[in-house]
Amino acid sequence: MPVTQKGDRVVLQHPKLQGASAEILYYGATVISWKAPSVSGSEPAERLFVSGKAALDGSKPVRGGIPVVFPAFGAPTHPDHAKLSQHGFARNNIWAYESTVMDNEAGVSVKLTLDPTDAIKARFDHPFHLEYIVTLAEHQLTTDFHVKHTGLSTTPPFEFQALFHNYIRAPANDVHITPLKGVSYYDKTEATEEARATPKVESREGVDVKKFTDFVYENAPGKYDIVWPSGAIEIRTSNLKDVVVWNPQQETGSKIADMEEGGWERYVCVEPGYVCGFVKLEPGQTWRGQQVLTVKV
Ligand SMILES: O=P(O)(O)OC[C@H]1O[C@H](O)[C@H](O)[C@@H](O)[C@@H]1O
Repeated sequence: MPVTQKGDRVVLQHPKLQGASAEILYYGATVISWKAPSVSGSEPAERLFVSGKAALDGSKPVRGGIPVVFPAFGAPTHPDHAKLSQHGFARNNIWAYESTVMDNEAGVSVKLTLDPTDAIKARFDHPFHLEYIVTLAEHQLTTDFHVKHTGLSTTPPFEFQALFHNYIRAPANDVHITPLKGVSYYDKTEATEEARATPKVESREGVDVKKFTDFVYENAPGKYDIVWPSGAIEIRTSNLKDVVVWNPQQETGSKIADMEEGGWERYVCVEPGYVCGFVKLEPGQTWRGQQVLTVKV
C-alpha cells in the first residue's frame, strides 16, 4: 500500500521504488523520515536528521525532520503573535489526515489539515484553515503549505510568517550552501539586539557552518544547493523569499536538551520561508508556499 495510516503517523511508500518512503507525524505534520535512492540508484537512504533524543510522542516539537513554522518565526515580533511560543503552533498541534491526493507511478501524495482549536484561538484568534501536502517521488520530496483566511469579507486580515525547518542529514563540517553570495542577512548569533537587527552581506561563494551559524537571508534566490563530498540536495522554492541557515555546533548544540551527543555534526538546517516581514492575508484569500527537495548525487 503506498499510503498507510498508523497510530501517530502516515507512511508513504513509492509505488515503484522499493524502500523509497516518507513518514509524517500527525503531531505538527512533521515529516520525520524521507528515504530516497541516490541518482546512481543505490539503496534508498535517510535524507533527514532526527535527534536520537527527539520526543515523538507529542510532548514537544520534534528535534529534526521538517517541522512547520507558522504563524511566527523565532520569538514572536508581531503584536498579534505575542501569546505564541517560539516558531508558533503549527509544529505542536495535531493535524488531521484528509486524503491521498495522488497515487500513481510517479509518486504518492497526501494532504493533512489544521483548523483552529480552542487552545489555538486563545492565542491566535483568526479564522484560518491550513493544508499541508507532502509528495514523495523517486528522488524528490515536495511540501506545499496553504494558508486560507476563512473569515467573512468583513473580517479583518491577519498576518503571519511561515517556514519549512528542514534538518538535512549531511556532515555539517563539510557542507557548502550556494548561491548566497551578495545576499543580505541578519546574524542571530550576534550578542546585542542592535547587531542582530543590522543587516550584513554574505561575501562567501559557498556558505559553511563550521562555526555556530544562525543567519536569516532576506530576498534570497529561492533555489539552493547543499553540497558535501559524497552528496548533494537541491531545494527549490516558490513564494518563500527568505532562507535561514542554522547549525548550533557544540557551542550551543550541547545546551539543547533534546539534541543527541554530537548531533550538530550530522545535519545542516536550510529553512526556506517568509520570515522577514509578514504575509498579510485578506478574507477569502489563500497563500501558498512550496519547496521541492531533490537528491542530486
Ligand atoms: O529550538 P527550536 O525552537 O526548535 O529552534 C531551533 C532554531 O530554529 C531556527 O533555525 C532559528 O533561526 C534558530 O534561532 C533556532 O535556534
